[in-house]
Amino acid sequence: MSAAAVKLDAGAQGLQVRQVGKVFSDNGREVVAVEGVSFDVEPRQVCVLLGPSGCGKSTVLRMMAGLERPSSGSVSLNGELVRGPHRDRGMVFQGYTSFPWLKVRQNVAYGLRVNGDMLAMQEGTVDYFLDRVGLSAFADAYPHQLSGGMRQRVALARALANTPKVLLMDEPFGALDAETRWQMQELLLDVIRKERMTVVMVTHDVEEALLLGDQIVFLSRHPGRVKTILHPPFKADSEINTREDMRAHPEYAGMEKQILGMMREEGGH
Ligand SMILES: Nc1ncnc2c1ncn2[C@@H]1O[C@H](COP(=O)(O)OP(=O)(O)OP(=O)(O)O)[C@@H](O)[C@H]1O
Repeated sequence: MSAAAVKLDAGAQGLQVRQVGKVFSDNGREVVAVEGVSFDVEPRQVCVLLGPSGCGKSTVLRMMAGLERPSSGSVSLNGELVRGPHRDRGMVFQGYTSFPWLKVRQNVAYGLRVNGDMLAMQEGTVDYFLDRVGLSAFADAYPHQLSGGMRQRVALARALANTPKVLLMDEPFGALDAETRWQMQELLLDVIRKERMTVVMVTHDVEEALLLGDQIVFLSRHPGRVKTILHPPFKADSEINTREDMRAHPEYAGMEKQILGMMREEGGH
């Protein structure tokens, strides 16, 4: 195993979300986006935030990232209060966030340069993660020469190269077509299993949640509260590597039905 892989695994930490609430002020009107949300993310676990549109998934993730302050309650990383953004919590967003004037390799190295890592370590780390996301052959390409899925792989490699203690992803595949989205989900499944990272991910795609999550926190809406917490068995099952494998599993149909039923109750589907 390479040094980079050891670092992600050993550095993985858990998050504690305690009675978190968020009230936004919208033109003088108070909007209670989320209320009394509590859950734990264990180290090396993938936690998916799922629920209907507008239920507060992104708001909860942004508070975990330190990009929003909770109005009540707290978010902690290994028991230490989250007070703002930090490289311990790497973030991947929906849009293609590469720098168009930098080559793929330089895009992946960008965070390392900002954080002042040494050149030698930079190169090994960048190559390692380019390989992980299958982009070694495109290291010297520019983002505009890549497909949408490949650009999102650059964003993933960049977040990983910073060896975060937790990887936070907000609808990372939301802008991709269905086929590329599935390829990316299977690639991410492979990467998170090998690297054994802690991941929190927002999605409204039920199959994505079931394939990738060790834990699914389902939020109800207006305001967002934890409706239920599920523990799908698929990510931990090394026999399951594709969507077809998951669909053939005896527990899949029942779990999907349960979640779609909750989506319907919440008026999301
Ligand atoms: N900066 C803001 N100012 C005012 N209201 C906000 C702000 N950010 C979010 N909200 C409101 O908070 C609620 C939750 O929004 P949020 O984006 O977290 O939901 P979501 O579940 O991620 O939605 P989607 O799945 O559609 O992306 C919504 O009612 C939204 O309008």
